[in-house]
Amino acid sequence: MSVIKVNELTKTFDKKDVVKALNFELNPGKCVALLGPNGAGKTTTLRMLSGLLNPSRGSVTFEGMKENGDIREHIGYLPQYPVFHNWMSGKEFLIYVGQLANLPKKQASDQANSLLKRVGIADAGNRRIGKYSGGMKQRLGIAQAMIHKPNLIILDEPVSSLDPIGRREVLNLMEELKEQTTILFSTHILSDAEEVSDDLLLMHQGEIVESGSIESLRTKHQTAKINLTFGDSNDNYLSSLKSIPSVNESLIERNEIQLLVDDIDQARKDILLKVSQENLPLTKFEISRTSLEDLFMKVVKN
Ligand SMILES: Nc1ncnc2c1ncn2[C@@H]1O[C@H](COP(=O)(O)OP(=O)(O)OP(=O)(O)O)[C@@H](O)[C@H]1O
Repeated sequence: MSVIKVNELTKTFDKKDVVKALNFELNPGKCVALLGPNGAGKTTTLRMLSGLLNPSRGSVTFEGMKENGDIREHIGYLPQYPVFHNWMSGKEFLIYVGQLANLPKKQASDQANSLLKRVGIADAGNRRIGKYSGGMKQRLGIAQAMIHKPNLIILDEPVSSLDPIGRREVLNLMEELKEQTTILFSTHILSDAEEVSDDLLLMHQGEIVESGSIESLRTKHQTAKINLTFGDSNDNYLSSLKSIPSVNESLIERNEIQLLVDDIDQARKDILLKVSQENLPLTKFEISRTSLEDLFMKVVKN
């Protein structure tokens, strides 16, 4: 049984579909990254899932949701740019948010204390939010998303505005929380997605172009790759190497020529023959495999 089911979810702004007929389900207890470059449509998607933006078409349903029920009861949401009342203490803020979510004051207060502990800022609970670091504010933001014990928490770019220390704090917290709840978070940084998520939804120009577990995507997209560099400009040699029949694809990335091949032995022979016949000034020859980063870069460049 899935926690959430998205069916043909579409958003049109100014006659342009910025989110295009998405279909996916999230399974309980998973941490899922919605990964895509700027402008891919991540925030628009998450806002529709959170009930903050009406879809132009399609639907979002939660397990156990009554017909015409309010999806906000089932999810907790941390926006990309959360706004806090800096004059409040962290604890006061959580009690206030709890009461907005219809919790009685005593229950809101108990829940605030337990969440402050859970996100690791119990010592700062009575301090004004204005004095919190970026990482502490994000942790408070995650606590507020969990105040009504939702089935799913949705975090929009939870680490992108943080310095390395804050980033580490929040990624560690997400690692802990994913043991207890389902998490969907957006990011444009592949390594953050790889670090904490089980599954990936790769989004580009309003569409989910790849999805699955990190491991399955890694395996599915792994092909042999030969990386080459030359003494002077790599550009001068690309067209010559492209013409080798055993080379499927070629590109220049991170200051090296990368050739994607199926038959590594044949390609090695062909390339070295060409280098020798044309006396090309080869300085590096390395056999490797494509990574998720290669997949991400390929999708993003199209
Ligand atoms: N209210 C709006 N009116 C018109 N266009 C919008 C609106 N909100 C978003 N867009 C457009 O929709 C597209 C997707 O934007 P969205 O913010 O969802 O992308 P994103 O993947 O979250 O990007 P980022 O990582 O930069 O936040 C963009 O082209 C954006 O300009």
